[in-house]
Amino acid sequence: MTASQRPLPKAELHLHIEGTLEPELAFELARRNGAELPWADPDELRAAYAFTELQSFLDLYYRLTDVLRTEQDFADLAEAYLRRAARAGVRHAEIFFDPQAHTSRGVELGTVVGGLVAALSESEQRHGISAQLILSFLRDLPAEDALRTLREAKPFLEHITAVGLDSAEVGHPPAKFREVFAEARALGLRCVAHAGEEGPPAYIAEALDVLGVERIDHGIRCMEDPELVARLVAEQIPLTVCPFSNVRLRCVDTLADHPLPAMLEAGLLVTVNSDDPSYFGGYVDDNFAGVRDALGLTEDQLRTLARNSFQASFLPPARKAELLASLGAP
Ligand SMILES: Nc1ncnc2[nH]cnc12
Ligand SMILES: [Zn+2]
Repeated sequence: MTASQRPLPKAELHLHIEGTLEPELAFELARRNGAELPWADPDELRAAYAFTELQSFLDLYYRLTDVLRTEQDFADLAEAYLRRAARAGVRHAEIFFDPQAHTSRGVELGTVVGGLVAALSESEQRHGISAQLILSFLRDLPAEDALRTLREAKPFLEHITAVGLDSAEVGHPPAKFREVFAEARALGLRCVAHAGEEGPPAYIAEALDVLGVERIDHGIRCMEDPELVARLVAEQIPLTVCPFSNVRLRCVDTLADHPLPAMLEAGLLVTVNSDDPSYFGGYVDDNFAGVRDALGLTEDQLRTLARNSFQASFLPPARKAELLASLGAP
């Protein structure tokens, strides 16, 4: 590989491990576990990936979690992602997982965390990727459920860096989870939340003010509120933007219409990520290539996105500096 073909070193900060389940692996796990799937084969499953909005995707995403049952399944899932991410130039990954999507099916939290940690603990050595876990709460379930999940996670906190908030956004404002996030912070966890994906800009401000999050996942709808943009710029709040996801879930009409260039122009601390790469047509390198081609981003702008990804990470200062240095001088 020549230097110009080599992908930029980058961190991926918005990636749901359940969203990396490729149809082929889903069928292999279904066979291994004797789980029934309503599609004949991986191609027929892939053909079902035509989403009308966030909920239509979530219905399929939760349906497919049924094939994930053992520690080995979660380890295989994470290992497949890390192998592919290494080819995408990912040097650090902060990975969401949705415990409630598994515990609600009778899979123990220890099984989920145990499998993920088995893969992640070998990741630096095998793939050159440092990796952390973000435990994400499902915002369309009651806050009491999230609180119970947080308390169940206490034996595993050494493996968990942060908590997040995902699933159906509209009608489930951040303030619903005020106590949960306060308790998570008291336990020493960092805090992030999806906001302003389908939901209004007000949810972004609420996630910052009520939940005290340090990063906003998606956040693209901030562009509807100039005062909010000015605040996000002044406070340099990172936004983990996912261009392919926004198009596939119809938050944005086409990649050429994506607000990413305007966000960069405004001085927002934006990063590019893949969200659920198996479902949305590509991994983080594909997202970088997509925005370069559809939006005409320059090499300098792509490098800024990569630099932002390290800057916005939860890495300790020494590793952050090492990865920033791998991108060369600004
Ligand atoms: N893009 C997304 N938005 C909300 N919840 C999710 N869970 C997985 N992907 C998601
Ligand atoms: Zn997401």
